Amino acid sequence: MSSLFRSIKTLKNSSSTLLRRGYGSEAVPDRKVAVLGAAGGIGQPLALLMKLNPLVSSLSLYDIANTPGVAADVSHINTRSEVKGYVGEEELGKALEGSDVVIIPAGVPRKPGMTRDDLFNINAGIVKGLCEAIAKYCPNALVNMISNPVNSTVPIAAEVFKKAGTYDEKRLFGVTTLDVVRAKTFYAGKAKVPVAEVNVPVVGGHAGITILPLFSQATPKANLADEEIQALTKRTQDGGTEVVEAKAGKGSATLSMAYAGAIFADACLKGLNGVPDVVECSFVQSTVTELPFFASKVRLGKNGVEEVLGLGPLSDYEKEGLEKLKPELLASIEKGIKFTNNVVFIAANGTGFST
Ligand SMILES: NC(=O)C1=CN([C@@H]2O[C@H](COP(=O)(O)OP(=O)(O)OC[C@H]3O[C@@H](n4cnc5c(N)ncnc54)[C@H](O)[C@@H]3O)[C@@H](O)[C@H]2O)C=CC1
Ligand SMILES: O=C([O-])CC(=O)C(=O)O
Repeated sequence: MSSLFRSIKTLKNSSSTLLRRGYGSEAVPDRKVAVLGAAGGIGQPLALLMKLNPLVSSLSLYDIANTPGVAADVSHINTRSEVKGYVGEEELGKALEGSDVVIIPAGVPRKPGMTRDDLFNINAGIVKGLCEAIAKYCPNALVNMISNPVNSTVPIAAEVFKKAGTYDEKRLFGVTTLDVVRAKTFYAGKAKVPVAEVNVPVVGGHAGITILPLFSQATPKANLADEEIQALTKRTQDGGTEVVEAKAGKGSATLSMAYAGAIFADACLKGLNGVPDVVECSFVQSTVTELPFFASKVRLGKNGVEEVLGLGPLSDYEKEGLEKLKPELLASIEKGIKFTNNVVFIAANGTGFST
């Protein structure tokens, strides 16, 4: 209970810090945030955390089922935003209209033994449909893609927006914040440094070896042995699988993901509001490597991505990891692009044809 009171106190303190910085309720602009998949394992705690965010004035909760209950529940919390729930495709337009930030945790999660790519067949179609609606109803929103496989769903979104004529690479983000959250936690534990002070960039993508934490750049500095760095890297890469196995068939990370999603959405809102020097890692359109999309540090501003930051100096181990991840990441990106541009219909007799 006392930790709950501490959290509420922290929230109140952060609100008063905002006031001191001139982002108090009078100065804070109205911002609408929509969560698509809001009744799910991630969606519900994410809705709660966004309701606690003083930068949000309107919180729109959309799902194909169960959103009225989630919205009624969250709406009783005495914080700034007005909450509305929308259910079913016919209400998607209203849910999206006027949104500044759209967060997408819609789709199926993994079960033990599955890779994130095994989710492609179901989630690709879900994400495509939702992005078509975003292009129609809120083409200027910043899109925070959580649905897996992120390495493919972000390229799918980009292609949908290109087809609709609304694509702006500055406004599309794959949410890789959970990889950073994990890298920070695991590093702090091993290096015996206060976790709140830790910074670790995580680059590449969001699946297995495509997740590349740069522990050589971690701060505060610690003298960890090569084997310790390798073990930390592997644990960060397998963090999602660790949770999937522990949940034993009941889904994947939801609570830590909601926390990570809330941190990233908050950074997007701060950027939109003109707060300087907001930097987070994200999977975005990129020229940092030869791959068209890549996760790295990104400076956020009034239009979304203000600057994609370079990788900085890498250790030999990280350089090797970077080269190893490229073929897998490229294949996942191309799979997403092909899906959007060449939809394959499977007939009842199992034969396929494409458009
Ligand atoms: N980027 C990341 O770091 C992470 C991504 N994920 C991914 O997030 C996704 C969601 O995970 P969970 O919340 O655990 O799953 P869940 O199954 O608990 O919730 C998904 C929700 O999406 C809804 N949904 C399905 N189709 C929809 C549509 N067309 N429009 C709107 N909503 C729709 C479902 O009704 C459900 O409420 C999964 O794909 C999972 O792999 C999970 C953890 C971390
Ligand atoms: O592992 C999964 O399937 C969910 C996920 O992306 C994560 O927890 O990083």
